Amino acid sequence: MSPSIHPLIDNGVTKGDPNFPGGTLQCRCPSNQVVVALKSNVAHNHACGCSKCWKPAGALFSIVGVIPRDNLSVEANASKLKIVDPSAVIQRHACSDCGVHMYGRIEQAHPFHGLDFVHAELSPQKGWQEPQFAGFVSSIIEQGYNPEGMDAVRAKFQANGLNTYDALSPPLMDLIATFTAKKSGVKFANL
Ligand SMILES: N[C@@H](CCC(=O)N[C@@H](CS)C(=O)NCC(=O)O)C(=O)O
Ligand SMILES: [Zn+2]
Ligand SMILES: [Zn+2]
Repeated sequence: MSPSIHPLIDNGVTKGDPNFPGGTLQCRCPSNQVVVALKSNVAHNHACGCSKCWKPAGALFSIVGVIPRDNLSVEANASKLKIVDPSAVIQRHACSDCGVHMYGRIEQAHPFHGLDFVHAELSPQKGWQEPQFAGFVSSIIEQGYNPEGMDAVRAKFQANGLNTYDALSPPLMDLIATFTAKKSGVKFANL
């Protein structure tokens, strides 16, 4: 049997609408939901296998994308939000009743500062950017996934057109390294 990665991967990836204008995210509480409004589509949407990103019950991976923080606002029940791990780089704001992560924000100097991390599957609207790649794939082993099953996990992503990485995709790793180089005053050599 093929491993259950995430419903948005297992059932075949549906392409998003490139002109999608954004929408709302809702937590999973039966009433008094936390509501977050997003004024644009997400970017760099991807599957993340790390232990910190929120995933729906039974899923091995989270699906997470980014949006400029100015495009995100909490519209209802903000008082229910709590930061999961205040010492983490990404401050994940979760509903204290249902546990869903509504957004993650970086407050320190960081290559992704200014971008919030969100889970578009919490939205009733359709058309969000589809997952583009899988990151932190090997991290699922740390959460108890049998290492012998890793070939099947990577094969399933590949079969759905998603490349797999054990950190982030090459363009995002280059962005992080560029930030680090500039911060330390490195001068790039001419090609
Ligand atoms: N192997 C670790 C990887 C954790 C990790 O580095 N996660 C990445 C992807 S979300 C990250 O940028 N974390 C920063 C943070 O969680 O604040 C785990 O699974 O916990
Ligand atoms: Zn909730
Ligand atoms: Zn993650």
